Amino acid sequence: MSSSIDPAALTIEGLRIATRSHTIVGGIDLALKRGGIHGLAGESGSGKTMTALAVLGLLPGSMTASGSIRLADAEGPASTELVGASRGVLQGVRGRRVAMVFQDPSTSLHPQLPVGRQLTDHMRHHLGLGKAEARQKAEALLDRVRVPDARGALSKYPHQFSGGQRQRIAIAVALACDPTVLLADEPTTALDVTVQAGVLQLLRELADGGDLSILLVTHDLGVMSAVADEVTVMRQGLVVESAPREQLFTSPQDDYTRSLLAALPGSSFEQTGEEAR
Ligand SMILES: Nc1ncnc2c1ncn2[C@@H]1O[C@H](COP(=O)(O)OP(=O)(O)OP(=O)(O)O)[C@@H](O)[C@H]1O
Repeated sequence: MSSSIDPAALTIEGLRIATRSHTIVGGIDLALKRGGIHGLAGESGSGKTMTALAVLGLLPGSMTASGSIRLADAEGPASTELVGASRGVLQGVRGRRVAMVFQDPSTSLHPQLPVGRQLTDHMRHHLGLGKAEARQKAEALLDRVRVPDARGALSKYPHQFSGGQRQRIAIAVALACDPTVLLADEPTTALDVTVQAGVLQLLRELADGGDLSILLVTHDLGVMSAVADEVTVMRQGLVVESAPREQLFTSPQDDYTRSLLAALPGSSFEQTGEEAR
């Protein structure tokens, strides 16, 4: 067996998520390449969010997962199996090796704590940094996500920022402990189009740094076309198509993918067959 480093930061194989009575995700495969952005697209209810939550072992209590989700070590060929992992293993992964940002940044930000504290608390608790070192790192992080006047921003509260800046701060909080994987669930859906573009550009820059791989969950294929390296399209809990972005946007193989593309403004794809009805 080769001991070379795994090209995938996260490998999902045969993931099945089910309640007692329903199959939510029916056995999907997905490989998130290191330093890449992998888009997970599909209509509402297709199982995108549950797939992301399964990575963190945060599915609703009524659901169980089976199959495999392997998180590669940052260095070396070893990996951690997350499906069926113990609480201890999952606690060591959540927020540290895999972080998540949501549509609404308020979900990850405490309204009554200054931004600096929210960043440094994480770093001091998880990374054991001293106060001054954590503050320095917090300022550098805010700079990295392009929050203006990073030093001044440390003492401000979330409500003192615009929606786009709040999402950048939520991304900074997610990155505080240097995760290798970021799960971004509709991170730009609540933002104005112009602000959206800036946040997407930021995700692209973070991935291009090479140490972070991003699973970008969104129903919006327009967002995918802007930043994803590869796109997996889900429908009713199954993968209908998975391809590099160029290929998916220029020669989609599946009717459902074609119908999603046809719905994009300025699209040259025509809806066909059952999808057009
Ligand atoms: N707590 C829950 N208990 C039972 N079923 C749920 C629960 N939460 C979600 N579901 C179901 O799981 C399925 C997949 O939901 P999921 O949120 O993953 O879809 P999605 O593709 O992310 O869509 P959306 O973009 O609307 O969030 C849906 O049919 C939904 O109704």
